[in-house]
Order: sequence, then structure tokens, then C-alpha cells
Amino acid sequence: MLRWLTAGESHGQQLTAILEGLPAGVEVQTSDLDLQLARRRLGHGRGARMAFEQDVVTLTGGVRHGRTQGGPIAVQVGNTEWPKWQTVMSADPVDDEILAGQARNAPLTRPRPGHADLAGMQKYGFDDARPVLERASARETAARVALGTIAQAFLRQSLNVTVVSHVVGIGPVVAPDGLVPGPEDTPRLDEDPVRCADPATSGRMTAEIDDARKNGDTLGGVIEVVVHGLPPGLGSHVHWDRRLDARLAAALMGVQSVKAVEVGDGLETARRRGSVAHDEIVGVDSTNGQQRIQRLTDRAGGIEGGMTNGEVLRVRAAMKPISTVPRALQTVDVATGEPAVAINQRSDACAVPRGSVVMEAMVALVLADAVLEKFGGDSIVETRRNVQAYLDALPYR
Ligand SMILES: Cc1cc2nc3c(=O)[nH]c(=O)nc-3n(C[C@H](O)[C@H](O)[C@H](O)COP(=O)(O)O)c2cc1C
Ligand SMILES: C=C(O[C@@H]1CC(C(=O)O)=C[C@@H](OP(=O)(O)O)[C@H]1O)C(=O)O
Repeated sequence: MLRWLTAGESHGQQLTAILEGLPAGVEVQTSDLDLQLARRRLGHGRGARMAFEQDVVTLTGGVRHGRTQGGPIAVQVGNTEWPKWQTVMSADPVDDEILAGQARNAPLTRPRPGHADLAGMQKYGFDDARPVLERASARETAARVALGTIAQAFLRQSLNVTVVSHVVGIGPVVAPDGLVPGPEDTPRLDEDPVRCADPATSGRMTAEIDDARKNGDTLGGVIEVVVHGLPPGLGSHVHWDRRLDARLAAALMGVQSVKAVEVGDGLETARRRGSVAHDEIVGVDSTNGQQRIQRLTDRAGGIEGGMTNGEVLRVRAAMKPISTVPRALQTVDVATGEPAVAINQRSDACAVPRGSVVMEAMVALVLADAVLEKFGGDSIVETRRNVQAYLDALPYR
């Protein structure tokens, strides 16, 4: 079983993440994490903070000379902006007089509709939104991306599995159906502003974000994560919490701002008749004497009965528009009870393009867990051996 945890605040000194349960011998380098974290800071619609803040990654446990050791892996993602926030975010008590001189410490009493501010203040008994937004902020996703990169390395090295993604919707602009990135469509840092497989749609998405920004508004959208190379049989039909679709949905829903998840053709499947909703199975000629089967379509997105079926896995996550809307929304100042406009200093206009890196990470973590559940292994060599024995014994492939 793979377990992971993150800790840390948006403007804190650093994020800390721990991944426990990965076998020994997985090759991991800080530069792999740097690359994915750099992708997470890119993407059309990002806010000002993404341009100047750097993530400083340090592997502080579980990896030695570029390989995992079998113990918990600890990662720190430092905030380069920390010096500016040190007093406000100090873990130790700070003199009231010092704090009073800091603009950033003025209590935030105008909660943003759509953010965690108000419900969090009510729940935890704060009269300031600061402690709520510090942890609710999607800054935390940097830690998940760091761990997801390690999970991706494990998937690649144990099963040759590749996790890629593309943006399929920005506000009302939707990508044409049927475009699925291949395993070779791995991330580049010089990619299109919006990573949609169709260049014309990518251009329209980019323009839509520019228009929203110009109008003091924000946008959401839909990301599809695509996974190549999975064997059949990850997850299980036998119990609700062992179903892979349920586990993927929970992981993606657990990302800030995600409001819906679809597996395969998702909602569209519910509108179809059964004769055109499923993936028909045919036998194909084998070259090595082993019977082979194939599905004519992949409407199910590679999951049937809560298990992978050997086809390409496709799962979509829909993000709501950013809730810090520059054209500020109505709220109530909880200090006075008077009508007010919601907190707004700066914000992303659309977090969907960079959100795709976070979705890849969450999918990779769930899949790495499912692989370990099925194949086990204290070393990656053992995992690989177990995978091969299973594949060799499969009656149909
Ligand atoms: C990568 C990413 C970046 C985000 N950037 C911002 C932002 O700059 N401003 C903002 O108000 N919300 C941003 N959000 C969304 C908030 O974190 C989210 O609306 C908030 O946590 C409440 O969402 P919930 O109702 O789904 O929990 C971002 C989300 C993600 C995934
Ligand atoms: C810092 C990150 O994203 C932040 C997520 C976020 C939010 O409310 O979720 C609000 C913004 O932070 P700030 O209000 O300080 O500008 C984003 O920049 C990051 O992704 O690293």
C-alpha cells in the first residue's frame, strides 16, 4: 500500500511531502521533480506569483545516489518568497507591535465566494480568513506534483506506463472529440500556451483566457489524463473502495476546485443506447501462440468493473473558475456585518492549463498504489518479475 501526506501553507517556508510504500531501486532525481514543478508553474492564465516564485526541491529522505531505498521518501518544496512572509507566517509567537506594521497581516474579513474562506472561518473559529486560505490554497499541489513525479518514475520503470494529459475545455471552448495524446506526447517546457491536441482549439482557448482576464473575470475548464501501457486487472470489482474508478475519482476530486470527474466518455455514455455505449471485444491473430483480444473502441476509458481492462485509461476532471475574481464579487465583511466586495489582491485567471500537471500527479499516485497492491515487490526488480509472471500467465492479452 502506498501512503502520502503533504503539509505546509501557501506562504509558509516550505511544503513537506512524504510518500511511503514505494519499493527500493526506483531511479529518482531531483531534476525530474524540478521539470514537473516547472511545468506546474507554466500555462496560459497563470497569475503573477507563478512568474516570480521558484520551487526549491530537496529530497531529504528515502533516496540515496538517485535510487529509492524502500523507506519513506521525504520531499521539501521551498518557497522563494518566504523571506517576505517570515514574520506573518512565523511558527513562533510574534510581537503584536511587529505584526501590526505588516500590511499582509491585516485580518482578511471579506471572504471570497467559491473559496474556502467563510466555511473555514466558521468551522475553525477564526475571525481572519488567513489561516484558512493558507492551507486551502492550491500552492499545496506543488507537493503533490513532487510525489506524483516519483510515482510516475515507478510506473515507467516497473511497467513502461506513461501518464500524459491535455486540456479538453476552457470555459465554453471545447476540444473536438476523439483526440487522445499518445505515450510519446510527454511534456515539453516550450509547449503551446494551452496544451490541447488540436492547435486551432488551443488558439481559441488561449484567446478565451485572454478575454476573461481583460474583463476582470476568471475561467474553469476540463482536463483529460491519458495513461498508456496499463495491464488488465488493476483495482477490483469486489468492493466499492477497491474500485479503481472510485479511487481515481476521489483523488481528482481532492484537487482544489475540481467539481466533476468523468471516466472514459463519462456523461456522454449516459446519453447513449447500450448498443453504442460499450466497447465490443474481438479476437485478433496472435504471433506467439497466445490468444489476443482487442476492444474496437475505448468508450469506457480503460476501466470496466472497477478494474483496468488493458485499454488506454482516460479520466477527466472539471475545474470551476478561479474564485478570486478581479471584478470582485459581493460578500459580507464579517468584522462589521456590512456588505463588501470580496478579498482580491492577485490571482490566476485560469488554472486549468497548469492544473493538468496536478491531475497527472494524482492519477500516477493512485495507479502506483494499485500496481503495488496487485504485484507487490520490495524492490523494483521484484515488482517487474511479478508483473512479467502475471502477463505471461494471462490467458488472453
Ligand atoms: C493549480 C491551481 C491554481 C489555483 N490558483 C488559484 C488562484 O490563483 N486564485 C484562487 O482564488 N483560486 C485558485 N485555485 C482554486 C482554489 O484553490 C479553489 O477555488 C479553492 O481551494 C476552493 O475550491 P473547492 O471549493 O473546490 O475546495 C487554484 C486551483 C488550482 C488547482
Ligand atoms: C501559489 C500557488 O498558487 C496559488 C493558488 C491560490 C489559491 O487560492 O488556490 C492563490 C494564488 O496565491 P496568491 O494569492 O498568493 O497569489 C496562487 O498563486 C501555486 O500554485 O504555487
